[in-house]
Amino acid sequence: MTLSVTVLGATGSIGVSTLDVLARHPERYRVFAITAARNTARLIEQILMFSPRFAVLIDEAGAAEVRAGLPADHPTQILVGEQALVEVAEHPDVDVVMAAIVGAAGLLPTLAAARSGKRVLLANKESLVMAGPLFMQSVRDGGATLLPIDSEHNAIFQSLPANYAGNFADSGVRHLLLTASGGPFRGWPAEKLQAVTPAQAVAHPNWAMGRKISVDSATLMNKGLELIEACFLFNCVPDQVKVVVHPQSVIHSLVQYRDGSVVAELGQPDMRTPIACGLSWPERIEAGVADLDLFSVATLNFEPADEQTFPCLALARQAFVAGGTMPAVLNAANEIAVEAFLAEQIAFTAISEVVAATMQQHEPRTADSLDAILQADREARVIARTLVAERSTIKESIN
Ligand SMILES: NC(=O)C1=CN([C@@H]2O[C@H](COP(=O)(O)OP(=O)(O)OC[C@H]3O[C@@H](n4cnc5c(N)ncnc54)[C@H](OP(=O)(O)O)[C@@H]3O)[C@@H](O)[C@H]2O)C=CC1
Ligand SMILES: CC(=O)[C@@H](O)[C@H](O)COP(=O)(O)O
Ligand SMILES: [Mn+2]
Repeated sequence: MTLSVTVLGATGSIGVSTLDVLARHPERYRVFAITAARNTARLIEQILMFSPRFAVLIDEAGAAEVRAGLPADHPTQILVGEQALVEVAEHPDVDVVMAAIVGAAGLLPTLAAARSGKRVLLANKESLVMAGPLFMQSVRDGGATLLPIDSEHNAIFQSLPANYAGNFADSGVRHLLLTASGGPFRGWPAEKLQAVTPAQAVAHPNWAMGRKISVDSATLMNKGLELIEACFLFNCVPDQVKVVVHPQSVIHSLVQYRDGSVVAELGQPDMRTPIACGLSWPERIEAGVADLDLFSVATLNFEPADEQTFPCLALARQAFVAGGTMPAVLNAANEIAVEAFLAEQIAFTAISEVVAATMQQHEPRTADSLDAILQADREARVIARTLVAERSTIKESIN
């Protein structure tokens, strides 16, 4: 049977890798819909290559560019807007949804895919951080199959027993070992971080990724978001997730069992592996990834995370413990701060300051509805923007 796949965020790093894997298996998968925000040139190429039934843009200007770039009789229908993203995620003809929009913008369509019982390939960790309990309940209510694509969580998924039912004790699991590369500034002293540039921050040592997640890796917020992601996915608490800095990113994460066994997944730092795993699980398909050569890897190193120099990891832990709307606030403040850093409005070190100060101004509320979560997200963005303005390194010109 050919499975029908929607790729949310098709023009991004994960989206492109997903289409690469899908193109290797035309007999198994057909592309139903692809979506983009700004990269109309890449979307046009993808439409011409895959002829999906739908392509979705976030605004009319983008849609007009794409229509103009296609032959007049091209069969792909171009749709626009947030509701269209939801429609292609929950469409009855869709079997699989790759959730690879970056940030909070991914929440609604990813939730729609969960509620409508799809095989949900979750790369968009921010949606789970924002709405963890609601999202996991939607997966259960909708009868969806949730497969983690984030490399660490995919590794943990592969290292847990196949019948893992959300209880460490029943499966003999002692704790999870979540690996972190340490990012481009691993080992740097705090004073040196003040002046780092966006170009330095997005230069991840091992993985080629989008700009936002690359900055998150550099601040260790990525590991913080992943800690929360692991707690929701595997039904555990932060004390049961130990972060281990492993600069080579060859071990993608591990599970420590009570009998002393440690089960891990290793591989090349290439997202086509977890993507192929999610697409075909429990089968295994070709992903275009070279075999791991342990002789050329030769050495694997491990060290603790430097949570003093990189406070975002501890902030994420605090957000999970505070619960309710606090993880959504952490995420929203981080998105605003990272955007401001990438626009060279604030220093790298101001990212954690903005997140911490936004969290301090928020009294967590219950996050039992989408409205409550979206309201907290909006409030946090307002606070974070004010904090960004206070820290702005862009000086008014003096005449
Ligand atoms: N890259 C990686 O290796 C990994 C990524 N992830 C997660 O996967 C997700 C995607 O990451 P990545 O592929 O690196 O990100 P990219 O920035 O490369 O791609 C993001 C995608 O989302 C689209 N997009 C951006 N803003 C909006 C919006 N407001 N509405 C709709 N679509 C939008 C972009 O469109 P356009 O390009 O057209 O503007 C693009 O297709 C993130 O949540 C990230 O944390 C997790 C693990 C690894
Ligand atoms: C590929 C992937 O899953 C990223 O989230 C990666 O883990 C980032 O690396 P670090 O956050 O460990 O630097
Ligand atoms: Mn990851």
